[in-house]
Amino acid sequence: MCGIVGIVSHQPVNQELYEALTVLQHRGQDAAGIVTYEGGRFYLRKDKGLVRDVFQPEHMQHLRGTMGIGHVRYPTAGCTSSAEAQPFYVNSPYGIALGHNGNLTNAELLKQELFLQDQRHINTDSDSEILLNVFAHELQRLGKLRLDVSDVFDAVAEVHRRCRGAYAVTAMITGFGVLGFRDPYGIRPAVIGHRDSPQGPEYIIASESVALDVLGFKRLRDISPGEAVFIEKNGRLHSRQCAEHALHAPCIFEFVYFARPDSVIDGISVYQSRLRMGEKLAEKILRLRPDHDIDVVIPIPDTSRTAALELANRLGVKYREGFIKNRYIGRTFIMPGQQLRQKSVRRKLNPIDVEFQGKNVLLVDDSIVRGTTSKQIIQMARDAGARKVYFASASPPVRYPYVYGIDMPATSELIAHGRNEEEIQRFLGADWLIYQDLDDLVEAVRRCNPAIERFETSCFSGEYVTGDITPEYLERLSLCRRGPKKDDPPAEAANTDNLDLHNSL
Ligand SMILES: O=P(O)(O)OC[C@H]1O[C@H](OP(=O)(O)OP(=O)(O)O)[C@H](O)[C@@H]1O
Ligand SMILES: NC(=O)CC[C@H](N)C(=O)O
Ligand SMILES: [Mg+2]
Repeated sequence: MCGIVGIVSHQPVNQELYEALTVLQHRGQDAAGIVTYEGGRFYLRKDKGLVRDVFQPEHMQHLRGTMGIGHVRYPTAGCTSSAEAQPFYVNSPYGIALGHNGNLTNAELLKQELFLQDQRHINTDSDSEILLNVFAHELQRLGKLRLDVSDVFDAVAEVHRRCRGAYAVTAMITGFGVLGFRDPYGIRPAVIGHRDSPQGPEYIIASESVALDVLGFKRLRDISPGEAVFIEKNGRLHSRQCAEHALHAPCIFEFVYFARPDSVIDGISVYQSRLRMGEKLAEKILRLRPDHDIDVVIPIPDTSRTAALELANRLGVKYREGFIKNRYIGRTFIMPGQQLRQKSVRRKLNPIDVEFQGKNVLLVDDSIVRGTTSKQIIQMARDAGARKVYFASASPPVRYPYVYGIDMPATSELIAHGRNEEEIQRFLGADWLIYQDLDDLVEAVRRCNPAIERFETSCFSGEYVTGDITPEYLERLSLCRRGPKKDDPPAEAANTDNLDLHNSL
């Protein structure tokens, strides 16, 4: 997952973009970037690393202007090199910068079309560079020296026609304004916020509403599936539905794991949806074992805390913080490379023995994907003296690859693929393993906004909402994501291959 933001203000935006990216950091830890605009020029700083490492005071000073966009990256295509950090830039037409959250499922075909028909060169393996070039080509085709807003919306309509998969986007056109749009299924989130200033209205577009909260913007609404919004640099807001057929099906994994609990996505409080996941899971436990012998409920920090708390309340069992998380280590699931993920779990979580000794503990996590966390944690609980170790997952078994912006492309990596629950329980070494049912998960999330009739649930159900995912595509994806490309290139190479707009400093 990645995080995107765009701001049009009457004051310099560099600091606010930086702050927005720090509260979106949980969506991508591999690279970060900001592009601002002033006086006919873009100013760019992007590199591998966390937001706090990428932007030093001297970079911030050079990010001039009152409008800009930013991005934090978790790669799902290409590699982790700084050349694929975002925003991407093209000089023609007009000068456009773009940040993308999601994953295009017809990237190979588009790349060929761009080369053979549109005569555009793509210099990286990133699907986001492809998306930017499709948009740029569609604007260029209009052949206009001066754009108006309807031209921008026409180009987005063509993007919808050509691109498949998931995309939430912020883009900026030199001298003109900031654009935001979502794919016709609204798989990835994007919200728009507003703020008054003495010089007139100011706007923000961001992946999650938490970015609005910290910067003092009021949430106007989510961008609708297929819709585009454009904010001119003087603060005028325009919007248009650009997709012929839009069907809202937001990704349910945002609510399970990705988003921050204090965000509201598509009218649904992530926090409340997680409380309900805990409630539903407790009901299932009570149904299956009314006379259970659980002494204590312990969350696997951080994400499962909210669900575990409500689960314990419903069971009437004590909730205890049995694992302490090292706050200086990031999220392990979105780290690149299984070896790194494996090592990080033990370094990140340390048990408090007294909460385990002689007790039947129920460990709760939001999800079990590769099993990296759960297998080690169960052993840690035993080593800490637990009598029995039960394990509950607030979401169902992850059995199918994900193609819309989460890096789990190979079925062979998924612990639940080809295993039934008993086999998974044995593999993980738990005394009892309880998974949430998919209907209960959907119900838990949907209750806050019943107008949403469908969710993107492919990793649990195998049903891909875009309808274009074939077994051959999945096979190719798994092969190319499993190769050595996935891991970092040598450090020297990583800094020499950036042919993009030159960093301003
Ligand atoms: O089965 P796995 O492959 O281990 O993946 C699932 C785990 O990874 C995530 O935690 P992560 O450490 O990324 O983030 P968190 O601190 O937000 O929980 C998630 O919350 C699960 O704990
Ligand atoms: N997780 C994402 O949203 C990734 C965006 C894009 N596909 C990339 O790899 O950079
Ligand atoms: Mg976790």
